[in-house]
Amino acid sequence: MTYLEKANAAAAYIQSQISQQADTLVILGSGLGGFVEVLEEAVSIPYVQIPYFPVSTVAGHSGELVLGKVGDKWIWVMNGRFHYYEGYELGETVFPLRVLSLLGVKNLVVSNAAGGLNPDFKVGDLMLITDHIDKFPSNSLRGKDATDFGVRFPDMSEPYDLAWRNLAKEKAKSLDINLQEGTYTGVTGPSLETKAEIRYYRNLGGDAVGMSTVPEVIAANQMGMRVLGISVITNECNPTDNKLFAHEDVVEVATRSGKAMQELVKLVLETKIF
Ligand SMILES: O=P(O)(O)O[C@H]1O[C@H](CO)[C@@H](O)[C@H]1O
Ligand SMILES: Nc1nc2[nH]cnc2c(=O)[nH]1
Repeated sequence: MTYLEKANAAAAYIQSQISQQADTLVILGSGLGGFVEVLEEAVSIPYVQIPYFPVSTVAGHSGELVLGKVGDKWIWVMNGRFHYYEGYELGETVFPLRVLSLLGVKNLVVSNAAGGLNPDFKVGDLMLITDHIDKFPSNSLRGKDATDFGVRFPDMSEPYDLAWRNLAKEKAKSLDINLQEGTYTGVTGPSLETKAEIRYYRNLGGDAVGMSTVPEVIAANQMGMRVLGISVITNECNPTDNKLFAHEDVVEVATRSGKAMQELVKLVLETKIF
């Protein structure tokens, strides 16, 4: 079967279980699964039940597709995402996003847990992603399959929608959230950054660093989706401090600080701007 045939089969299965349509998808990063608590009338399908879906193999990623209401708006939520370091090809990591586009998704909110490169950032801060730097050795559009979903060479001059960013900043103010802004640097991982790499990524212009998001945002832009990206800064990447890193701490901080992200995303999604 071709990639598109598999995507259509997965979409047909999902539709057979959940007939409700929704035009927005929220992808939840490490430790950010708590977002599903803001949903009303939620129904979910474990990824393992969906034909051709990958399965989450990382702690802090539940592995279920959820449909629920935020205010009066139905949305899809991926509670758990897929990473290149798990051994998936980048095209596989964006398979669920493409399946949801076949089900009518036009707007993507992507969240992640990231290390703070910007020295002004504090652990627990939210960072509105204004742009990204792609340090992956491959691309989610590599190969002929991708042209089934859009142009071969998509424009990336505004991968994170300006109107949505401005709305997020406005809503953050109303929630007294000190919303940082910056560039997300996407790297393969799973090893963490050396001090030299921290200096390198910072000199490249990165404000935060993580191991996801970029492949999804590239695929979303190719499909003409509107994208809002939010990072939870779960640890400080300090080029002189040798603070040890543990994924458990990332999940713990993300779970705690994810509450602010939940409130912000809920307010943004309840506001109709397009
Ligand atoms: O980007 P998300 O999925 O939030 O996960 C982040 O947390 C993990 C590292 O602790 C890595 O997977 C990194 O990408
Ligand atoms: N690459 C990378 N990913 C992260 N995800 C959460 N924190 C980090 C970090 O410090 N580096």
